[in-house]
Amino acid sequence: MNASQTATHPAQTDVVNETTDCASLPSCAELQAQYPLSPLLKHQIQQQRQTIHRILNGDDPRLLVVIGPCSIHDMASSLAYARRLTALTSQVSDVMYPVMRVYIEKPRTALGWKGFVTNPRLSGQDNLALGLTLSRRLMSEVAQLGLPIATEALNPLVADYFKDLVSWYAIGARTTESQTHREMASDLPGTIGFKNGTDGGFEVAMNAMRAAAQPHTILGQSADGRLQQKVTRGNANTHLVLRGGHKGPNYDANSIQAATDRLSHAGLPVQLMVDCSHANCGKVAERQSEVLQAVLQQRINGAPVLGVMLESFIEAGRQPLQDPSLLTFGQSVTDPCLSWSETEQALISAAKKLRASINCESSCCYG
Ligand SMILES: O=C[C@H](O)[C@H](O)COP(=O)(O)O
Ligand SMILES: C=C(OP(=O)(O)O)C(=O)O
Repeated sequence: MNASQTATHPAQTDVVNETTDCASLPSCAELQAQYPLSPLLKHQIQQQRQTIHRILNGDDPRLLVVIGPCSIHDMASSLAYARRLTALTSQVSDVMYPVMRVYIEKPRTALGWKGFVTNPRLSGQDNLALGLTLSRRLMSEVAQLGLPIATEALNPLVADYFKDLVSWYAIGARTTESQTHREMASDLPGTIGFKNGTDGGFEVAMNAMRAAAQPHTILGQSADGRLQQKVTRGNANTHLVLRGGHKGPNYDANSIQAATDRLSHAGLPVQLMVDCSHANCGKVAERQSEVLQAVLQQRINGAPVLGVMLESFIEAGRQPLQDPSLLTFGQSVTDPCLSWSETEQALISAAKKLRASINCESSCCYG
């Protein structure tokens, strides 16, 4: 049964809400043994995390670009996308640092497909064991292509299975206010972007950054799946992500200035990412290119924009979730995405603009 699509209404007298269906899952250690990372890959991921950290600290001037499908729904299209992104990266890597969105869990506003980890076959049957296994295999293969990986950390137990593979995490708009997610963030490696809340307000994300920077005592699991009390180290490598909200976009100069002032006043890292998708494009995928252009201009004018996020896949738009054999290859089953050709155009023209601004700066200084 697909739990995400079936509402059950216990009888009024049913005071014990008992779980009806349980299945054992492989532990993190078991899946890591099945898809282990070579020393070379471990080193690569460590380097990728450090590069993102240098971008966050202003020691690497490139633009961080978190880009990829809204959600992963099969291995083949995700890897086909990853191969294209690897090739495109080599054309823009002097001014940008692309990190692929490998989003295997989806937070839902109410109900819907919860992602590849929960329902990897897009069927009526949830299957976490298969979803976790395929997701780890996919992330390992993406890493082997040389791409850094970004994901949304949604379920803390799920995050543990992929902790050695991910370089950049989002805590999403729907969970940035949650104590559990802030505690989880304090235990994650790499850099974490906290999205503003769905209402567009960024105070909750700033509170999250403060909370994640500190150690917390949390309920966690060991590599072999035993419950543990853990004390996290705290992660201060965090930044705000502006993704717009119910009242509209928040990538305009006034919103970015307001966020910058608030971060500075709060003594938090004055660096932000703009998510060109979601409420910043009104879920009209092709508007992401306009948002990107506007944000780049602000960065060139001096706004502290360390990075951007784009939702992109092979085919444009989105399609309803249906019988997997009827799905268009490489088209989103969640939010609409830029097509591959729109993606290439957007990144190549952004790279030109960034290069031109650098050349202009150096000729102003030395010319
Ligand atoms: O990024 C994807 C969606 O915006 C997010 O998962 C919420 O989706 P929903 O509003 O369709 O449930
Ligand atoms: C769900 C996402 O974003 P948000 O949390 O901003 O809605 C996403 O980036 O896939």
